Amino acid sequence: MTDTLPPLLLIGCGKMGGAMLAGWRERGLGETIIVDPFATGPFPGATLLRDAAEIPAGFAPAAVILATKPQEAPATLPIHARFAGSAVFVSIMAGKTVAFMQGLLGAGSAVVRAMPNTPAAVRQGFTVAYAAPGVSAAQRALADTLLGATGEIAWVEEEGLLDPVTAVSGGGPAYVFLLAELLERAAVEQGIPADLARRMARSTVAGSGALLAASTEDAAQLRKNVTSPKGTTERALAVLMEEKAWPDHISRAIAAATARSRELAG
Ligand SMILES: NC(=O)C1=CN([C@@H]2O[C@H](COP(=O)(O)OP(=O)(O)OC[C@H]3O[C@@H](n4cnc5c(N)ncnc54)[C@H](O)[C@@H]3O)[C@@H](O)[C@H]2O)C=CC1
Ligand SMILES: O=C(O)[C@@H]1CCC=N1
Repeated sequence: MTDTLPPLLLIGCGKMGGAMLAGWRERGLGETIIVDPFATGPFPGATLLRDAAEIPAGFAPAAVILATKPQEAPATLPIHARFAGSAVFVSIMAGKTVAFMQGLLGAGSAVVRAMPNTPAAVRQGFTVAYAAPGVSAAQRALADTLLGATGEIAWVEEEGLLDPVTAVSGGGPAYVFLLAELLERAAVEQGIPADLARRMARSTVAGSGALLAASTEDAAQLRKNVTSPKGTTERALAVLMEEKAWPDHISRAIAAATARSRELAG
């Protein structure tokens, strides 16, 4: 897409908001205003305001992207209700439901609830989105362009799926980074020098991700491809794949994060 994006209003420009903004810049920013009291920038091509009260009177965003922490929603959303007549609100806030946001923005306001992840920063994100009734086809197409600017996007028709999605793909990069941390630590425990341990752990996780991305084989088959019968990997997997080890831990971790997303709803 080469057309310039329509006017955008980004509320909160931290890690996720900033990553999305970078993706939009590649698509060609139109008039873009950021409201963030603390962000440092610079944000080329966009205007950073410290307070929503400074938004120029004539500014008419086609989309308002809500990218503050969920806990900031009650303080940050109501002032933007005036855009509800024409703008689509695209929220990436964990847990916050459409009903909760419409309670602050006005009943019937056009809301898309989405969950991206931080690989968005390198345009390899994965976003799942839900469009509430009342979002027009053109507004959904705009949301698709904005959310798809940082990687893959999938749309779901059931809002409740956003809670487990938040647990799996929203938080997923953290679990992968934890794996890199733990591999590095275990390498050092086995006597590998710290700088080599760090390089090995990072490269192994990154390279495995790249292989997975490039392959059409199931993850399970890629795992089997590493595992020689009676070899070394088999010994490690016997520890990790014990029912009370990773299978149980990952299930419980995802269930805990899903429950937390539901708690953040209201
Ligand atoms: N970090 C992640 O991996 C993901 C985060 N999210 C969601 O994205 C949202 C933002 O998360 P992060 O970017 O990680 O947090 P962050 O802390 O990096 O960014 C939040 C930004 O909001 C700004 N802010 C605080 N009060 C504000 C106000 N009153 N008005 C406008 N801006 C204000 C902060 O200055 C900060 O720049 C959260 O709701 C989170 O649930 C969604 C997917 C993944
Ligand atoms: O931890 C969180 O609440 C957010 C949502 C998914 C990733 N970070």
